[in-house]
Amino acid sequence: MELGEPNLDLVTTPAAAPTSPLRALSRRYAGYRARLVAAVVLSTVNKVADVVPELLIGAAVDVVVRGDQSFVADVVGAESRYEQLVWLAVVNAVVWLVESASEYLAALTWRNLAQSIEHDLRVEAYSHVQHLDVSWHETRPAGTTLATLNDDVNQLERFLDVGAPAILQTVLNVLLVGAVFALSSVTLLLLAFAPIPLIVAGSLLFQKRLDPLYARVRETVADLSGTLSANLGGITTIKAFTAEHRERQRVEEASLAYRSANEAAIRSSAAFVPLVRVAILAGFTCTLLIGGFQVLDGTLEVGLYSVLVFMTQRLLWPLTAVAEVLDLYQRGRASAGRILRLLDEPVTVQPGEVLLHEPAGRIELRGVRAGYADGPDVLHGIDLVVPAGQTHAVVGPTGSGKSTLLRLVLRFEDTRAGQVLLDDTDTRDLDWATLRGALGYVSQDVYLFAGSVADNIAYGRPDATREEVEQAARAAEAAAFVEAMPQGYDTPVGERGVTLSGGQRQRLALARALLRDPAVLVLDEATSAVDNETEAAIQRSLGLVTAERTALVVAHRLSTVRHADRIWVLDAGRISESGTHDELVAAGGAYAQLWAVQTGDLEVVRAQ
Ligand SMILES: Nc1ncnc2c1ncn2[C@@H]1O[C@H](COP(=O)(O)OP(=O)(O)OP(=O)(O)O)[C@@H](O)[C@H]1O
Repeated sequence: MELGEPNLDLVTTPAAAPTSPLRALSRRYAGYRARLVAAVVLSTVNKVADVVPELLIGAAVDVVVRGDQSFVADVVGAESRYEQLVWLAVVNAVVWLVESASEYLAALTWRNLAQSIEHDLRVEAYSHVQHLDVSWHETRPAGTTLATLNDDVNQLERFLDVGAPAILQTVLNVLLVGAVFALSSVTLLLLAFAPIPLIVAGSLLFQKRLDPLYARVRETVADLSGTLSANLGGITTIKAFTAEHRERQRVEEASLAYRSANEAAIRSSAAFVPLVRVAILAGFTCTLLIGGFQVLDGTLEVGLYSVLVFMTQRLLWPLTAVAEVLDLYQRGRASAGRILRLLDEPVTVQPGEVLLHEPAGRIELRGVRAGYADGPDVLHGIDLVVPAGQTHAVVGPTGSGKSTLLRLVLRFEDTRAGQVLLDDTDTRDLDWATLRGALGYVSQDVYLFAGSVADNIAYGRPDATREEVEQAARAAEAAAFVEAMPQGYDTPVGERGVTLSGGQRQRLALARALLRDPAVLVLDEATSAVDNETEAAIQRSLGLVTAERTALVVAHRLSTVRHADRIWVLDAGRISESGTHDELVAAGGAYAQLWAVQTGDLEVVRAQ
């Protein structure tokens, strides 16, 4: 049982049932069939070479006991016992060489096959996940997707690397040893094979018994890692409320639950091998006794008898691993199912094919209705036009639908009704490069990748020169604080990099958006991230950077957008009013009230 392993069986849906996921996967990766066949052939050669030395033991006994009547004498025509034994030694050396070489090559082929499929699968699954809708990502915990991309892909690799060869070896073993027995003595064949159905049935039964115990282990480990990651994420809250002791207890409880679930599983699984041992001993004793009697009665050759006694062990011992192999198989199957389901997740927001050459940047929303999943409408019939080159702002109380409106323009989401147009073309008809290339987006929570400041600014245009990066930083009012950093533009930021304030991050994001020189700047201003200095900086840079492009700005601080060409006021998903700042203040509506609140003009607030 691996730590952090999710409960795979619980998530197996009936949808995956009709075809085996492993078969579906092998169809998907048909290109690897030749390598799979090579691996199977090598394993088969290896197994045959593995069985031969035991036959040689029998042949050696036969040589010693029967001399010129022996099997070897028949085959090579040598009468002297010494000569026959030398022959056997030579054959033995060749077989050992073949066995070692085939073992090495088989391991190499299985492992490389497993690694290649693991790599392809991970990259393919990640690539698909990247294309899935934004709303898909928002409604599914990132941890679950990560578990599929990581644990499930690894699990499948383990199955290919360890499980599949083990299954093959067990089957080959039974067949080869069975053939030797069948050719020697049918009675002994039946006796030696008698424990096999028992062992297999016992393994299946054990598996069934162990399943809920392992499920419990997986549940408790999921609880434990959930608690740990939540606590690490909320460490400042834990400290602020001196909840360390309480949280330690919670972790201790989760850890104890994991320990006792594991103990229950171990108690049962540890009993398995001794039980199989009893079955093996029964089979072995039968071959030993009855075979010995047959030799004494003269119905079985001594050489063959010694081979069969050895072979009974070889036949039965690998079966102790049946439960383990079955477990690997089941896990591999469940993981394959999860990966395939991820790969089958539909991408509903698909790009169009229209390419626009240098779009002017006119944005229009025409009768737009929108909402999330099965929820009610969040926007109810929005009509809004931003002529090319103008700066428009969207304001309104929290939850009124401002961010949703921007998401529609960016096509993170599609409308339920109505259209979003860029330069008179429905955005659904546009190619991603045209649409997203025309839009420079600065989101509320800026994500900085691990890398230097310059790398982060150049994220959308990795070919940009240092001069262009610096120019974008100047336009976004980021140059001053970047230059003050220890290594300037080469200072590492993002994960494990220097920590930046919310306002600084926003300005880097603005520089990043500007470097692409988009026709439209889409800015989702973050309330928390904007301090006074940033506000002033954004105001200055907005004036500068929006001079020659369209800008659509969601603003929480009205002062940021008071110079906008038009301000749209959203209220519960509807546009309640629109106009310039002065017009709206003069109109004395919702905007005027918001303005009064933000500027502290209490007389106006009280009057309303
Ligand atoms: N991903 C989502 N899934 C479901 N509902 C959502 C999602 N995002 C927003 N909503 C809902 O849509 C409504 C509008 O949210 P939106 O974020 O557009 O408002 P907003 O005006 O930008 O708010 P704020 O000023 O607080 O950022 C809210 O009721 C919100 O709960």
